[in-house]
Parts: sequence; C-alpha cells; structure tokens
Amino acid sequence: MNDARSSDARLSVATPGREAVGANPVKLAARDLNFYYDKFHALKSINLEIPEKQVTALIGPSGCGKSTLLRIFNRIYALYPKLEARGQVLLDGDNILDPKYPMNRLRSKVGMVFQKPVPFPMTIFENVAYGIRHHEKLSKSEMNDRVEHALRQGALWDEVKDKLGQSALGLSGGQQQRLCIARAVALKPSVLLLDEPTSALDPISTSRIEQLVEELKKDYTIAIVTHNMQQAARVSDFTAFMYLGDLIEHGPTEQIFSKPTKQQTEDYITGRFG
Ligand SMILES: Nc1ncnc2c1ncn2[C@@H]1O[C@H](COP(=O)(O)OP(=O)(O)OP(=O)(O)O)[C@@H](O)[C@H]1O
Repeated sequence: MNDARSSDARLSVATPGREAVGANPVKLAARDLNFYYDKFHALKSINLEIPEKQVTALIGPSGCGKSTLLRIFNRIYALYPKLEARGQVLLDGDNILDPKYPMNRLRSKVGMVFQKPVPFPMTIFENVAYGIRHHEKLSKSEMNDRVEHALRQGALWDEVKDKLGQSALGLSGGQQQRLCIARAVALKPSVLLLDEPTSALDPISTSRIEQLVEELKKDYTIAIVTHNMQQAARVSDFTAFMYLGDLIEHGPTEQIFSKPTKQQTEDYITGRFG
C-alpha cells in the first residue's frame, strides 16, 4: 500500500471535464456491463472505474467472474462464438466493445499477461521483438534499443543480456513470466492486464513480480486478478470484490481490507468463505 491511497489523494478534485477516481483520471470504465457465455449470465451489470497509473486488484471466490471481466477489457472473448458482452467498456472515453473500435488499436493499448508464462518457442530477443514487428517498422538499432528497454522494464535485462540469442524456454518460470511482461510492455500499451500472474511461481519470483508491478504503475494502468488477498493488499491501490458475477464492492484497498461496507466482502477477506 502506498500514499497514493491516502485520504487526501482520494479527496483531490478531478481534472475539469474528465472524471476521476481520487486524484487520478479514469482510464478504463465498465458501464452497465453484462456478459453471457451463451445462456449463462456471467457478469451482471458491472460498473467499475479503473484509475490511470494505479493498480486495481480484482478479487473474489473461484468462478465469480474476475478473469471474464479482465478478458473483456481486451475483447479476447470476441474470438469465440456464442459469447456476448452488453453495455460499455470505455478506454480513454471510447467504447472498445463497439465493433468499429479497431482491434489493432486495442491490442497496442492494452497488454495482457496470463497465469502461466507462455513464451514463444524462439529466442529471448525474438520473444520481445516479434510483437513489435507486427505493429511498427524499426531499424535494427531501434529494435535493439526497444528490446533492451522492454527487458529492463520487465526487470530481466541483467539476467539475460548475455544470452539474448538463446531459447526463452530455457528460462526459469519466474524469468519466463517477467519475459511475458516485457513482451507486453514492448508494444507500449497504456493498460496492463495481469491474470493471476504469480500463481504458478515460487515466493521469490512472486516477490520480484510484485516489486515490478509497483514500478510499472509509474507508466501503466494495471488491473490484476489475484486469489491471494495478501498480494492484493500489498500491490494494489484499489480493490474490487466480486461474487457470483456481481461487483459487490469497490474502493481504496486500505478501506476494503480494513472497513468493508458489505457483509459479503468482510466474510471473504476474513476467510469465512471462498
Ligand atoms: N468458456 C466458458 N464457457 C462457459 N462458462 C464459462 C466459460 N468460462 C468461464 N465460465 C463460467 O463463468 C463464470 C466466471 O468464470 P471466471 O473464469 O471469469 O471466474 P474467476 O472468478 O476468474 O474464477 P477463478 O478464480 O477460478 O479463475 C464461472 O461460473 C465459469 O464457470
């Protein structure tokens, strides 16, 4: 937790003409968002505002819809038939659920990292360069700089700078996950979605990733799904608690963990269910 969550910050006035959560403008917002897996109503009228350059944690028991919500934020569901989102998801004020919103723009603005690190079966360098090539034409030296910068942002550069030509599959699980983060930030997104990024990692790698999240929020708006409540308390500024497809409560992490307003939130954070 940090001072960005202090009550002073929360009471700061929003920039005129732009909504804000506390001192920070809203980067991403769900408005009356409903989601259906065919006939199953998985998300029910979700209204959530995610402030810029802050970390928002999505917590709740298994099956409550955390990953579904995260996946809607980059429209992955659109790849599958019979899945339907209704309502709006506003990114910088534009509705990304509108079929006219270009997928390319969305992919470059919103990066995603999954639970299990999935490096491509190619070199460490190529893992990062691959996505950049799809979006931009860079000279060799520009590409070298971009890859280095991304690996530094992923807190991996020092460990891999002498073996960029080796296969990424030879890295440890924790290193692979940092590579996946580097790969995501290499496209210079403004939003990073992290879906339980440490659940497959040991405690030391977990702690590295948590430190990294703290650093990355200087540049990125981050939404993280986690089952680990200590992790949510450590890394996030805001926490959203979900239950059976509903967003039960959302607010500054400190308040959600110390003075939740809803009984269900209190039961969950005190380990009474879930
Ligand atoms: N592809 C799918 N088809 C049908 N139902 C699905 C599908 N994916 C998820 N669901 C259902 O939607 C609900 C929300 O699932 P989701 O994976 O978003 O939950 P979660 O909170 O992320 O759970 P977990 O913490 O276990 O990962 C669950 O009831 C789940 O069974």
